[in-house]
Amino acid sequence: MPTAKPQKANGAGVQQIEVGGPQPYAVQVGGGLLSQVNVPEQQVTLIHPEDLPPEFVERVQRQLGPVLTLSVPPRDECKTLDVMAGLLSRMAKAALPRDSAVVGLGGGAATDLAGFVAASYLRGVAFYTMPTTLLGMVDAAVGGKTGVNLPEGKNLVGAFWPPKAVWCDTDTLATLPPAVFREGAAEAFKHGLIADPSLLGRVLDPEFRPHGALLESTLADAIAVKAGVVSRDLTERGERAFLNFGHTLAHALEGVTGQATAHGEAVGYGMHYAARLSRALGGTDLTAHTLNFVRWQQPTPLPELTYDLISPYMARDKKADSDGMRFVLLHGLAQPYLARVPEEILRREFVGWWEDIQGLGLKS
Ligand SMILES: NC(=O)c1ccc[n+]([C@@H]2O[C@H](COP(=O)([O-])OP(=O)(O)OC[C@H]3O[C@@H](n4cnc5c(N)ncnc54)[C@H](O)[C@@H]3O)[C@@H](O)[C@H]2O)c1
Ligand SMILES: O=C(O)C(=O)C[C@@H](O)[C@H](O)[C@H](O)COP(=O)(O)O
Ligand SMILES: [Zn+2]
Repeated sequence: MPTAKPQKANGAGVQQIEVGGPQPYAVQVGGGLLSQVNVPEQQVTLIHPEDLPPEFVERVQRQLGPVLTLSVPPRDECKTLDVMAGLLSRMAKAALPRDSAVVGLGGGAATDLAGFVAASYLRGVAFYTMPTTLLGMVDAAVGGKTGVNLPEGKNLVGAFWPPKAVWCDTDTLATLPPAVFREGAAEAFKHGLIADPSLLGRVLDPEFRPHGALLESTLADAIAVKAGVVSRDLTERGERAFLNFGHTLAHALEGVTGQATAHGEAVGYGMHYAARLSRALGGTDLTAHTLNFVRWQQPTPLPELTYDLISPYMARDKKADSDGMRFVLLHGLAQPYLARVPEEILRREFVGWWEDIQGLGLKS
């Protein structure tokens, strides 16, 4: 799969990755960026999670001037239609016009919600993202998939609504709990498996950490994978589906646990299932890579699960069509494809996956 390589934008160590497509924009990666952000719109709604370190919010407020600042519950608690309705009412009461903008500041949950608010308010206003988690930087804040969850499953309502610019201030990663940083590593590792195998070792390297020697170059290369894919296929008519590697089981795990499983941990678990399915269908055996990732990530252990409990959630995956479920699999490293998998293989590999995960002896 071809990837776009980032370019250095300036001498201050800020890297810039260009995203193409119908509305091109840039992703900037570097330290101190929250103190440099700027948007042309006069009126702005700033949406952030309530548990975000307040200095990030203050930095953006100082930069943008008076803004309508709206805080939302942490993690996926904010990705509901109820929370969204509350935000839209606040914006309508403030009579924000169509030429205003919405800024999403925080992790992927907050930027997914903010983007869907931007896509919906007055049928669409400008949107900007300022991700403050690893996952947000390498994945969620780029590419314009926005949305919220339903009780029936993950991201079941949403819109493609790309941001006009993305600022990844790498200084913000310093306050991230290490476990949340490792959640985000799952999506960077995924980019390694589907497109850029050079990422696999780098993502697990001890220098890939806040302020680490490998942080910014690895971030930029992981973002470049996503930028390349969404530049060519914004609305998932084709290759964008490959970004969903590991997600059929991941979203089912999140759904069946009522969103108690963090997305990045669910993706770690889900990639191992997808690697097992890939091997079962004749692909190169990549399960040592994926199991090693889960061991490294040390996710929260899962509750007792069975295939019958999980499969209704997998059936609601957005890659399913009228002929049934489809999975992103790998012929080998950087060779993703979309396939239907016979039910008996799904069931058998689920049992093997569960045994592999139990064998790790994860501690809660
Ligand atoms: N739109 C997309 O393409 C896309 C891609 C991947 C994931 N997602 C979505 O992203 C969400 C997961 O995002 P996430 O992993 O960023 O988790 P998250 O948004 O749930 O954030 C995790 C926690 O960290 C806090 N936090 C954020 N930045 C912080 C910082 N710098 N310091 C301290 N705490 C901080 C958050 O407030 C939250 O409580 C899921 O809802 C997932 O579905 C979307
Ligand atoms: O950007 C994409 O496309 C992705 O699939 C990236 C995923 O990491 C992300 O979790 C996305 O939100 C999943 O999308 P969905 O369409 O399966 O809900
Ligand atoms: Zn994801």
